[in-house]
Amino acid sequence: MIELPELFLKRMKQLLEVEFDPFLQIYSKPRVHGLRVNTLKVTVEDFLHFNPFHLTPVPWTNEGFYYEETDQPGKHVYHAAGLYYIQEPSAMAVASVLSPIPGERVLDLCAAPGGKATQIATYLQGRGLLVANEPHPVRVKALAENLERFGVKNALITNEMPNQLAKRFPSFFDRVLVDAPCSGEGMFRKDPEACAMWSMETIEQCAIRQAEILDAAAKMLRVGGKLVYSTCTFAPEENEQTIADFLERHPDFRLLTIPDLNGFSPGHEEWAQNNKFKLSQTIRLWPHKIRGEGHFIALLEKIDGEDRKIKSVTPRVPSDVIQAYLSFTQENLKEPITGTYMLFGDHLYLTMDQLPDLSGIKVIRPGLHLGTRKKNRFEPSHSLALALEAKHALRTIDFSPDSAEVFAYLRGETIPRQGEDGWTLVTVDGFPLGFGKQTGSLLKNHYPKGLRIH
Ligand SMILES: C[S@@+](CC[C@H](N)C(=O)[O-])C[C@H]1O[C@@H](n2cnc3c(N)ncnc32)[C@H](O)[C@@H]1O
Repeated sequence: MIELPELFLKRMKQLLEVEFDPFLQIYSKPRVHGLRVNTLKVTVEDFLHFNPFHLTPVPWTNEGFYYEETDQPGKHVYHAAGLYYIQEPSAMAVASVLSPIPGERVLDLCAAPGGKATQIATYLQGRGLLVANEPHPVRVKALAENLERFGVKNALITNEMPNQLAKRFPSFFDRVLVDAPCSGEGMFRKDPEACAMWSMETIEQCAIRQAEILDAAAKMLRVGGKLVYSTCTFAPEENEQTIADFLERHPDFRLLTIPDLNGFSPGHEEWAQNNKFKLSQTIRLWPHKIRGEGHFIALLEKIDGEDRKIKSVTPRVPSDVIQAYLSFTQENLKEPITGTYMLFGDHLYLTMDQLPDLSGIKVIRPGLHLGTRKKNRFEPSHSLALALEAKHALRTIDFSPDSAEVFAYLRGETIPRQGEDGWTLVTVDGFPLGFGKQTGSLLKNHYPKGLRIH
């Protein structure tokens, strides 16, 4: 059993009373593991047909499944092809509660490494806009990598503090998710570091930061829009109290009841001081009651405020760059991906129509990275490969998941083979893994260096 902080145990005993013993017992049991199917690439039904793992459904998320530890889906080549995201099962409930619909504008304000952002993207099905923000400069890279692996075409990835974003996106979003940085008490079985870092000071500092993030989030939501707040901690100061204090500061918001998606427990009104709100409408997922590590979720609606129309900006891209991309598509694709383009340096992106002026905002990716303008040619990006379907490419080479060639490709090796010269989409069981470029009897490897396996 992991060694838990004494004060943490004392607090949990006071809070949980008769439930403390069953709660404590979870720490002598192994944690549960989950994966979520990427429905941008495959239906759940098809995936269940061909996947090699031992899966059982997560009750609150249709695309979510428990797997057995020995399955190791993170090491399978289907992971590199973006067919699923490895995610702690109770964390899957958050985007299920947010439940965005195709065409909406959604903000994920604390998004790295992208568990919930990739889930939101699957619900949007390529329509509307996802702004995935992460202020941490290293963590935002993992976020970009995961959205790329998932083949997401409609995400703007930013690296900003929430109050900076709020200046550009007032009353802009239909839905906002604040999956807040927290003391991580629900992570103790998964991440012993979270346990070692635990202290009352952390809880207090987190609560202050959560209030700041929520205040910025509130500004960015349109009237009638929905805000979801979540944490993976048990501390009431970061959960019920955070929401009670937020509602006190924001009479323009009200709590909504979260439908009982199987195994959810109500939040505790008595755990917030000076509370006059119906906090039992919030939910808790307890690790001793469900198969998951634990979460808190609140669903709020903005009921009053100013409606602001933001002028969208249409980016200008030199016609020779677009021409270079279109020539590439004619030579290599059956169905090009086209739309509104944006150029960042020599990088061409497919962006979204509804974006405001982003000058001054740290943008990591303004949309789908299509590729790079080079002298007299266009080099497609890895993101484009993963956003394509095999049927879109003129030339493909398909490997089976356990073939020697697929691992040679993932190691970055050149593959000897005959084929027509040109950009070739490398697939596993028909799902894109990346590009190769056929020249003579060799397929030159374009799998990104940073992703290669050793
Ligand atoms: C619980 S994690 C998010 C997990 C993510 N939503 C997912 O599902 O993969 C919280 C994130 O908030 C980020 N963060 C820290 N301070 C922040 C702030 N002031 N505003 C927004 N995000 C912040 C952290 O770096 C961290 O990546």
